[in-house]
Amino acid sequence: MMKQKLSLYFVMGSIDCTKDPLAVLDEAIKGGITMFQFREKGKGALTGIEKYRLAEKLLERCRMYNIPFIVNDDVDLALALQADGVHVGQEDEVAERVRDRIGDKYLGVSVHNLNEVKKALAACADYVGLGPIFPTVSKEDAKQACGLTMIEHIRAHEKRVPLVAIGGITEQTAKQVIEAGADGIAVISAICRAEHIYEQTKRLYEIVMHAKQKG
Ligand SMILES: Cc1ncsc1CCOP(=O)(O)O
Ligand SMILES: C=C1C=NC(C)=NC1=N
Repeated sequence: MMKQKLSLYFVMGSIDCTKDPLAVLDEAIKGGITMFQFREKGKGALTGIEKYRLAEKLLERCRMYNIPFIVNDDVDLALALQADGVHVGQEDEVAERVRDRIGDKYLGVSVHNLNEVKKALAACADYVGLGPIFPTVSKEDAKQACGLTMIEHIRAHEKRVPLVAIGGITEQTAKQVIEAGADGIAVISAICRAEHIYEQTKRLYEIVMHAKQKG
């Protein structure tokens, strides 16, 4: 279940979009995304009621198409919206505390190495987000890219952990990311910056699902 949901994980906020975020999400959903994360962060990101209103609209779309709606960092917003889960970084609220606050909603934790994966599992995370795999333009304070070998290393030690890879992943690299052992890819720009979002999402979906079948 979790591993299926992680297949094509669209992460987005208003500043990542070159047009109306709702239209972007609509096309991405039609293209086959399997999970969505509202990540309203960075220069020019919405705050307060505007952030809440946008989240509500995006959540409604995900509900319509039965796509899990995950909120990045903002646990209060996730609870207020009755979102399907939260995704927290290493710096954010300690994962254990978040788990207490959200009950059995999805809990995703960002990780960069095997040690952080073990800590996330100890905090009852449902999945880990490993990255950045490749250099990324979508996160200012991204750590050093860890490459495909980190996926292989973690998979060699933690066979079962639901793991989605993130960071600079494109249609050219998606297949290798799955073959390295990830259960899915999480992307911002590969979808947000596409000329034709529906077609690009569909291509990513087909590449990932084909690579997962061969796995
Ligand atoms: C949120 C996040 N965490 C690690 S890299 C990244 C940004 C991924 O964006 P892109 O898919 O455009 O490289
Ligand atoms: C940093 C992140 C890592 N992984 C995922 C899935 N989302 C994030 N925001």
